[in-house]
Amino acid sequence: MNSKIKEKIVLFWFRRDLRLDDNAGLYYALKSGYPVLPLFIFDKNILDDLTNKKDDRITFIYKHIEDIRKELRSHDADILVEYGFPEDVWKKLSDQYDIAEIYTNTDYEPYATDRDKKIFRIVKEKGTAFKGCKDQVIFEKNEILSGQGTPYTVFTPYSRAWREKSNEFYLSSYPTKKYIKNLLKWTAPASPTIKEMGFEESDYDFPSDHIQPEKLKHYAQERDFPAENATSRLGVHLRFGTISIRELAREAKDHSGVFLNELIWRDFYQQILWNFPEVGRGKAFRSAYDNIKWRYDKEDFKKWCDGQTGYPLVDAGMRQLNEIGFMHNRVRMVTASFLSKHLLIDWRLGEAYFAEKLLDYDLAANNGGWQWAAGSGTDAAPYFRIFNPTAQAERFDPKQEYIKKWVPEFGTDQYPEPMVDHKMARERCLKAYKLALNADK
Ligand SMILES: Cc1cc2nc3c(=O)[nH]c(=O)nc-3n(C[C@H](O)[C@H](O)[C@H](O)COP(=O)(O)OP(=O)(O)OC[C@H]3O[C@@H](n4cnc5c(N)ncnc54)[C@H](O)[C@@H]3O)c2cc1C
Repeated sequence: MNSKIKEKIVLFWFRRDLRLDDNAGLYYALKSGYPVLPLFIFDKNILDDLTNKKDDRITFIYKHIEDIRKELRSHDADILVEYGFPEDVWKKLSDQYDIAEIYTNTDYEPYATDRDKKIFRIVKEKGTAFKGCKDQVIFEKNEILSGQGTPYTVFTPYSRAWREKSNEFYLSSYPTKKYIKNLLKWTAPASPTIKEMGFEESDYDFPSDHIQPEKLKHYAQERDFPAENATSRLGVHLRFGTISIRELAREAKDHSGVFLNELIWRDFYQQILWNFPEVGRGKAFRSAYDNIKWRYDKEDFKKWCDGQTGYPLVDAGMRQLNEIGFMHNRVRMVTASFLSKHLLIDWRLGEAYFAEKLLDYDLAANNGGWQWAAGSGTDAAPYFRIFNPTAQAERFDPKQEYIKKWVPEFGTDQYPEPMVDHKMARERCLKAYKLALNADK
């Protein structure tokens, strides 16, 4: 038993919700009637899998926890930061403290749901309730169903239903800070440092956590042009919950229907992952696409990863990703299509590469985006949508500003020839996809 804390407490476990404002789980914890002890666990299951020890996401999380700590300290409260396997941490905490209830915000990824089930069983032995709140989406799980009571698998009708249902009840904020006085007054033991967890601190200049209404006004016209700085760059903040989706959705509703549509895509893929968790475990949404005979060509895959395909828009995108952990949405579509269709390489390899590199990596959106590009996903458009990377470049980077920024040697003899012929690649792809789909009939 911790000598300093003898009273019965409630724990609030921060995960993908690193903010004090408008935080649903924290709000309910603070209203529980018990003093609240906030907790964050640097999860060894996740950290041990990261091969890049300079991973910027660790610093991003670390900095936001330190910001939270600073604010909590101004209320004589603190945050407990643990480094370990969540099951071990929870066994220890259950022995150490007299915990009435645990509050969290629900995380819909398969790893997280399995983990939470285990923790639920561990703390139940001590009679402690484990509660999940909805915080990272506007609509979760089965909140939006078709007339037949089944999950939507096509975006357009889902988005229509989403817009109809998204009234003030769903979009209003939780006044979390109003109850901040209900935090446990204490001082936490020192947190592990980034170095102690085996990582290096990064000096990444993280994007801001808000978007100017002015930018939203031009979003619809400019968002498809990668040379423009026209998108929000809020992905990483939404991923780790350093901004509230409710606040952002209200802003989008007021200023840009097109931007709101993108946030609906985010909810859409989250509910796909929840209702069809096998997509997060490596299965094609349409199983026939698992019959495709992929080329597992290591050299070709490496050229794609390194941005050396000889197709400048593809190469610019991959180099942007490798250098800054971000890639513009239009270019994500083109590079993903190029890997899965022009190179006929298993989209799961590309998905894993993006997962390692993207600062805003999110399983639901990344898997949704990859399956969309590979043709195996929810979208009804079949395999014949094969982006022509040259035509895409002419249309969306007509002055080659984006290309020249990321591929400075473009136009010189240092730049490689196209690694595959577009026409040949297109025919090869159509043949392989047709074979796979016919095999399923
Ligand atoms: C192959 C592929 C992989 C992708 N991987 C991811 C990923 O790992 N994480 C991720 O957040 N998005 C992913 N996307 C979707 C989209 O490309 C990014 O959300 C967007 O580029 C992030 O930049 P932004 O924040 O400036 O976006 P904005 O255009 O400003 O959009 C605002 C927010 O809306 C959400 N959003 C926008 N488009 C989509 C979409 N198509 N699907 C789901 N949510 C969307 C994101 O949360 C984004 O931050 C992927 C798309 C493709 C085609």
